[in-house]
Amino acid sequence: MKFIETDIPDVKIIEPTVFGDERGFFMETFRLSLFNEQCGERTFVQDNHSKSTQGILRGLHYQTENTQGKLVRVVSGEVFDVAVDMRKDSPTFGKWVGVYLSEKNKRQLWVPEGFAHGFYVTSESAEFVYKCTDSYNPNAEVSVKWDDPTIGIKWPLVDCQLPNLSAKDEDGLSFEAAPKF
Ligand SMILES: Cc1cn([C@H]2C[C@H](O)[C@@H](COP(=O)(O)OP(=O)(O)O[C@H]3O[C@@H](C)C(=O)[C@@H](O)[C@H]3O)O2)c(=O)[nH]c1=O
Repeated sequence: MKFIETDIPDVKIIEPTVFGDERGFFMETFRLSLFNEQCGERTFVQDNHSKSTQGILRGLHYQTENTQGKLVRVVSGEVFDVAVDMRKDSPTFGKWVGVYLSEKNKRQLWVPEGFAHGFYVTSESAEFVYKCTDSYNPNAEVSVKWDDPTIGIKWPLVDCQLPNLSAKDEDGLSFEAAPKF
């Protein structure tokens, strides 16, 4: 299992060692001791799984209470996954990183507490699986607009089509208006 730096030091790509054989493959997807050593001590309390079709964009989400760190991966298809630093005292405040996560590359992304997170589905469909360090709290949820110009995320939009969003994400806040950590 390899931990790879991104342009935002607290956000890490995790690449598993994949053991292929005539039956298929085996890989470790999470090992607490390695995770704690590389990303800092955490306890994960909730696992989530969603499925989306091509062109769906979920995000950019975070919670102001029960703030969640998220360890995310794709088990079917491909997404472009993004983390935005919402920590006002951070040297990378307002910066974003985007990484393709797919069934094929088997990469994971560690998105720590204090980041907004979202993803865009580039394959026909994608199943997205993630572990969270705190529980869902709908009363503390924030959605930041996916195309906020201050953040300026370069989404790899399929056929230049606008993404499909939930009603909540259509009404997302601007980066400026969104609460910070
Ligand atoms: C996130 C979540 C949703 N739900 C319910 C609420 C709602 O009825 C339904 C769908 O919820 P949402 O529309 O918020 O799902 P979704 O847009 O997939 O929300 C997720 O987006 C990605 C980008 C994240 O980073 C996650 O933390 C989470 O915010 O599932 C839970 O019961 N528990 C949860 O932890």
